[in-house]
Amino acid sequence: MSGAARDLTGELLARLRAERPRVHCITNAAAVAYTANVLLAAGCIPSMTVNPPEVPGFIHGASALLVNLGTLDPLRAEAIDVAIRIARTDGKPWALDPVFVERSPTRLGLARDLARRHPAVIRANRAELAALSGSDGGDAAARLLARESGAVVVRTGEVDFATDGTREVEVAGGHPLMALVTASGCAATALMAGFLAVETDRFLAAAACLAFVKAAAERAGATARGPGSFVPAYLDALYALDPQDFGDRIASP
Ligand SMILES: Nc1ncnc2c1ncn2[C@@H]1O[C@H](COP(=O)(O)OP(=O)(O)O)[C@@H](O)[C@H]1O
Ligand SMILES: Cc1ncsc1CCOP(=O)(O)O
Ligand SMILES: [Mg+2]
Repeated sequence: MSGAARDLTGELLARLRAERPRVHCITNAAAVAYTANVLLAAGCIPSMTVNPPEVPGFIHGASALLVNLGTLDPLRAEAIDVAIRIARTDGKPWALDPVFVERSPTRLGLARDLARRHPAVIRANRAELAALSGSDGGDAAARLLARESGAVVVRTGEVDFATDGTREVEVAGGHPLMALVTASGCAATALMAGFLAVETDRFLAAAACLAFVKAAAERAGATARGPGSFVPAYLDALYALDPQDFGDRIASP
């Protein structure tokens, strides 16, 4: 499994760099520029418009959509509704990042509604997954949410976990400095939307993206002196990594 998945990570990365999918991101104010830079470094094209009347045009020409709830406001809430409607009509994959749902009942309610609108992937940290699933956020909860929503559910952390309700992978490695850079998770979910644009098997797309992010973070962490120098090193690693650098980091749990 791990060897095949590693080969696929390289293949999907090559596809990403060749096809340069545009990922339309409706994301939070803290994440906009970093997310755009991560997408560009990896080989995608970002667009970040949240003005509702412009959103349909941006989605029509895009390859995938990111919906991130980090700084929800009325404008973004409307943009998200419009964007998901158009993405579903156009048959484009979209990824949900339910940032801080554990801190706001309003946001949790919205995230649960959105989870029923067929996201291809839901990517969350453990606290967010726990809130969304009303449980401890463990593997069983991820599996159940994947079966209920039809999404691939990804829980990130020191070790990442992904499941489509049947298949499961763990991805280890990366670097703890990831957790000290705001929008690390937001940008990873955006990148996952990019992988969804080049691979129809959403589980394999998610697993490949996790392996790529862990490998790039590990390389960046080897030279970084703290969060400040980690960021440019991480962008450089996303830009420069080759398939032989991935290692066997994808494993069955
Ligand atoms: N302790 C850690 N060691 C290695 N990688 C980590 C660690 N914590 C988080 N990451 C990585 O940082 C990214 C963001 O994950 P996480 O912190 O769980 O999400 P969020 O930023 O949304 O809270 C993921 O790619 C994850 O693998
Ligand atoms: C700090 C902050 N506040 C609202 S959204 C946000 C960014 C969260 O980024 P991430 O979930 O990737 O850590
Ligand atoms: Mg997050």
